[in-house]
This record gives sequence, C-alpha cells and structure tokens, in this order.
Amino acid sequence: MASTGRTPRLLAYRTEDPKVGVGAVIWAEGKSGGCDGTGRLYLVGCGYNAYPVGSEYGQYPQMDTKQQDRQRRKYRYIIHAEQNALTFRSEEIREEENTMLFVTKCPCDECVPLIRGAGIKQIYTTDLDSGKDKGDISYLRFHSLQGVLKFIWQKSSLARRASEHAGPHLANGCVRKHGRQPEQALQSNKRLRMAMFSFRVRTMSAGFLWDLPNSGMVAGPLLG
Ligand SMILES: Nc1ccn([C@@H]2O[C@H](COP(=O)(O)OP(=O)(O)OP(=O)(O)O)[C@@H](O)[C@H]2O)c(=O)n1
Repeated sequence: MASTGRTPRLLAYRTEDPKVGVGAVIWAEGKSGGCDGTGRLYLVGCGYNAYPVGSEYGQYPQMDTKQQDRQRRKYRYIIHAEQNALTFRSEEIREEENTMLFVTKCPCDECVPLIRGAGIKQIYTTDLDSGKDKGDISYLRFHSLQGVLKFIWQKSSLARRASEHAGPHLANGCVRKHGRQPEQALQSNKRLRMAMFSFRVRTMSAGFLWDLPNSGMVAGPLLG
C-alpha cells in the first residue's frame, strides 16, 4: 500500500518544469476481486507536470513569475500533473467505486473543478502553496471544495524549521536556474527532501490502510 504514496513523489522527478515537480496518481478501489499486487486497488492513471505531449525541448517558455513578462512565462503552457493523470488515464472513473487522487502539491484553482467533475472521491495532498494567489496560478479554491474527502499533510514544525535553516530547495531535484548551490548545501537539501517526503501516514479509509515509513511530516486535518 505504501506505493500509493511513493508513486506520485517519484513521478514528480520526471517533470519538465525546471523549478517545481508535481506528481499525481489516481487509484480506484475495485468492487470486484481483481488483484494487481495492491489488493483491491487498481491504477486508473498517473501524470506529472510537463509541456504538451509531442512538444520538443525548448519549444515553450520555461520562466516563472519573477523572470519574464506574462507572454513568456511557463504557466500557460505546462499541463498540470492532475490534468495529465486525468487526460491520459487508462481506466474509466466509475461512479460506484471509491476513486482517489494522490498529488504532491495542493491542486490549483484550474484543477479543482476538473478533479471534482471527473468523479474523484478522495484527494490526498500536501499544504504546499495552499491559499496562495501567485497571479498566473492560484490555490484558493481547494480549501472550500465540497463533496470530496480531503486528506492534507502539513510539514511538521520540525521539518519546517529544518527547511528554513537549509534554505530554498527544488521539489523536482533540479538545480535552480540562477546559479548552483554549493555541493554541501545541495546534499543537505537532498537529505531534507528525502526526510520530508518520507512521511508516515496511517489512514483508515474505506477499508484500506495507507502507511508510509519514516515520518518527516505529520498528518493534517481531515477536511471536507
Ligand atoms: N496542483 C498543481 C499545481 C502546480 N502544478 C505545476 O507546478 C508548477 C508551478 O508551481 P508553483 O509553485 O505554483 O510556481 P513556481 O514556479 O514556484 O512559481 P513562483 O516562483 O511564483 O512561486 C507548474 O509547472 C504547474 O504546472 C501542478 O502540476 N499541479
């Protein structure tokens, strides 16, 4: 069952965004007895944030808000992890089944209605950027989303303090665009990322247990 939580984090490393990697995986709890190694859960789809399928390297801008004018920013071109997971899913989302989305970053305001409309019943995510409005991308609607069970993991105060001490780091494991960090800082940030991403969550929900080892984060409130 731990793979349900690890897969989106691994997918985030495949991102084409030079700064922020996001991974999303959709699982469904099958009514029938089929088994693929994860009990009654079966994989519906997965994705990460990337430029449109078929695009070539360098075809689209890679800048974020702080670097270039609106026309040349990445936001309007990158397809979000959740959008890719929904668009390229290999199974239908069935009304009668419990379908869960695991995503490494808070769903943005564009993705929230898509996720709900697709029939996802549970969302497992983090509080990364939750409540923020960055102009081109905002994260305001997730909090008030109704009709979907939300499980949100927040950084523990210990991990947050360590994170602040270690300075900024990149969620996708890439080196920041403007200047490389010293090797020591990179190693320290890498260890911190591993600690924070390796969190323990025990959630009894709809008859299954989600259990990830080595907690660096704590379970947040169950909302919605
Ligand atoms: N639920 C989400 C939220 C964001 N993204 C992706 O995450 C990246 C944007 O991350 P964000 O942290 O919002 O922007 P930054 O690049 O960090 O911008 P800033 O410097 O303004 O913080 C984009 O590739 C976007 O496609 C995603 O796939 N799924």
